[in-house]
Amino acid sequence: RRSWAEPYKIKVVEPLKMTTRAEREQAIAEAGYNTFLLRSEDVYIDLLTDSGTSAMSDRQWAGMMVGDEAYAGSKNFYSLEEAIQKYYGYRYILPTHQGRGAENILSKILIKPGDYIPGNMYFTTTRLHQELAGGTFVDVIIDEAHDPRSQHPFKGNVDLQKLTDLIKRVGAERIPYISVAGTVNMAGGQPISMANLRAVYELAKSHDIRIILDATRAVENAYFIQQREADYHQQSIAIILKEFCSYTDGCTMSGKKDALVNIGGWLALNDPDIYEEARNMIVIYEGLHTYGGMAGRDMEAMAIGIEESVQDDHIRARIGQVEYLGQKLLDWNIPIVVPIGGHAIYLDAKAFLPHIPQDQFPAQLLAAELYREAGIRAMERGIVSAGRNKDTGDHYYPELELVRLTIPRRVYTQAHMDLTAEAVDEVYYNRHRLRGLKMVYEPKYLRFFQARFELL
Ligand SMILES: CC1=C(O)/C(=C\N=C(/C)C(=O)O)C(COP(=O)(O)O)=CN1
Repeated sequence: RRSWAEPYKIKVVEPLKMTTRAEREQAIAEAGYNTFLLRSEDVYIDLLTDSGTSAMSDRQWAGMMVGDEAYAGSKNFYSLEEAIQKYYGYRYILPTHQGRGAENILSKILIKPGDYIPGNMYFTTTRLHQELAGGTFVDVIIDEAHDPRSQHPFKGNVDLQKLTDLIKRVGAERIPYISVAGTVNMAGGQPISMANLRAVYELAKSHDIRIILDATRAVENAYFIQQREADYHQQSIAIILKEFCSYTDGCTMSGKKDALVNIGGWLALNDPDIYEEARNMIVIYEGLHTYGGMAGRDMEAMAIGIEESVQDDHIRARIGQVEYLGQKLLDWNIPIVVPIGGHAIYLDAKAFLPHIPQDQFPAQLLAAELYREAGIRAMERGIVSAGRNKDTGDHYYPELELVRLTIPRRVYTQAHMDLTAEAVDEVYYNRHRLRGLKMVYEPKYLRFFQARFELL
């Protein structure tokens, strides 16, 4: 089988500073063993996040030059609106500065105190905005999603029985919408199948409940549907994406992922009344309804990025690179979440460091160690990210204690992936020497972004 290669060539590069182990040991200690607090210039391979870290194409950069920076009615808004309507299929489009902007407005409009929002596993900012609006997130994802070794091809699926039980328990009128993500970030970038989403849609409609999609990585989800769902093997990514969105009433979107831009997002809706209210909220929190916290040039770059993101060759190469890294680690028996996800490889820190108890933050330690070893920046996706239960005040203790190696789009080469695999293997070989951390500073919200730790 011929090996694959990217459907693009490199035109611009960013030279990277190479660091020594001594420099990295000092940097990670100063950063309180929190990779979020490292300086980017001290990072060699930045796998912290795929959010806002993609490389734009020459056409997107060209689009930046035709930014219409009019305060109202920018022509770039209309090209963005057209791209979203064409590829995602929603009627009303509201630009926001990024995903959180859309989550904030949607939660404020749809959620009343005491409401319940069922969803396929939590996401940090999504759940926080739901809670800040007085809602309670209820996880209705299938059990397999919480098992890093389960090979279920669609771990993002909703457990229809869990959803039905919640509707019976609290009543449909206490459920403002079902929050469906595709793919599911915290489960390991795992997709929901078209069949399951269609079933959720039919169940929701039978109770007159809305579904709102978190479309942040819906193009990656479409790829897994094409690869793993028999009915879709011959369908293009663009066709699959549009059908996928048709089973939802709207979406929040972080354009910083699939849509290949460094900033941007949107709230899309089909209901004119909700749109009316959201359009009014946009001017309070994001700016005018025709720019939503973005410059005109950003909207143009995102409109072009949407078009590029749904090309079959692009998404095949993008996910192919993640699969390349994941398969190397699997071949070396290093514990990672399977099946390999769409945007990242997730190291299973519980299996990697069984001698470190969860309340000594094994994933946090493993991410810090990977940086120390090779200047690779990863992200903790375990007990620190899970935060505290708003009722009990105790940590959430998630089944999944993971370190996310998140692959930016069109940025790194296969050589960077090879080096990453070798560095992980090195840390794995010496894992028994590692010990836990204690948290010495804990912020009130989304603590993982700014918490500080010390070695025990
Ligand atoms: C599934 C999902 C996300 O992954 C997400 C942000 N994710 C980040 C920053 C990440 O590193 O995964 C957000 C928030 O988007 P924002 O980072 O505000 O543009 C919403 N949904």
